[in-house]
Amino acid sequence: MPGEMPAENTPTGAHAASLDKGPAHRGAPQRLAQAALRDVPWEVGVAKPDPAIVVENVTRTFGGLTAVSVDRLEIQRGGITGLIGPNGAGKTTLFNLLTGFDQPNTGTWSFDGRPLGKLAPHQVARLGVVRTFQLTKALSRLTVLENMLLGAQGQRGESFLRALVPGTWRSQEKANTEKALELLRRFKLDAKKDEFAGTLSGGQRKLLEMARALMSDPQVVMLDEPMAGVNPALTQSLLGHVKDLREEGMTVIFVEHDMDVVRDISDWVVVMAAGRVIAEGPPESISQNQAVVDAYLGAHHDAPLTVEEEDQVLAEAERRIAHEEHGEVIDSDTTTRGEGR
Ligand SMILES: Nc1ncnc2c1ncn2[C@@H]1O[C@H](COP(=O)(O)OP(=O)(O)OP(=O)(O)O)[C@@H](O)[C@H]1O
Repeated sequence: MPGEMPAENTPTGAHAASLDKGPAHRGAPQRLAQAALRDVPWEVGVAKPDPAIVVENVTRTFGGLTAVSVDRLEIQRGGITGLIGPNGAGKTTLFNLLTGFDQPNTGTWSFDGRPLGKLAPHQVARLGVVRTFQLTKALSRLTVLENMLLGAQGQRGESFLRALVPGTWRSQEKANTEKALELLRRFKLDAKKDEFAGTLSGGQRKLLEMARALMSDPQVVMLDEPMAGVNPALTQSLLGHVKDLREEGMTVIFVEHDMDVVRDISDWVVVMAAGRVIAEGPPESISQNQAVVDAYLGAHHDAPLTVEEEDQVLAEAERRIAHEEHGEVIDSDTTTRGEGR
């Protein structure tokens, strides 16, 4: 397969050294996750020692475009997996599929051996797999606390039972509110609980997205660009929160464009391009892979954009807006694109 990594796994000293950073109590799960992956070959579709998620033969097309075509992908339990790739690589579509916000043309995927295909998002969430959502216009008009309560497990599908047992409903609501307030304290958003979410800064929105996802006590958390639009001061705090999720035993998959962030927090990196996984391996393996450099990193990945590149980014943004507007019309009964972006 093009872009496969060399089979021999040669972790570098730089990565090994990063294990020793931070307080001792933070090191253990990171060491565990990285030790578990140490002998895994850098090959696309490679089996993991203890996979939480297994994806097989998943394809999703939009008209003539193949957005996702993943033959096999295993996500190691308890680790932080970074999902990278150029715009339009299929990362968000894969997130949407895995969490029930979109349905594939073919394929299966499972969490802990349980098939998740055909389940609605709230059912997937109840089994322990959630994704974050960017604050949409509608959510911006709710308060921070209301946003949190929307993330609570079992918000949908139980209204009938609750209506029959009002006491249960009230105690559930009280428990959810307490949990929400506790999470808001942890993410330092408690002072903002009654403010409209739309008034939050970029970084605070990202904190809210993460906090909201935790309302359903997930075991697998998928973070869509957790650092996008965040100022440098808050980046470290957000990175700390992501590492804390692993600390608590969660499996984290995150989409991110900033390679420094990817290198800093990933135990394993999966690279997508044109819907396919073209490489996977520990962070230090990625920049050594010619297919990844060609498809994504390029020679000037971290350099400022040229005028031509800026034009391309602008054109891509316009194309996306057109898709979203189109998606709202044709997908009005689902949240496939509207909520996910
Ligand atoms: N609802 C939709 N209708 C039509 N095309 C879509 C839809 N959703 C995604 N696509 C297309 O599928 C491809 C994959 O898109 P996706 O958003 O998953 O990529 P991505 O890797 O997340 O990109 P980015 O990094 O820019 O967010 C793109 O070409 C996109 O335009």
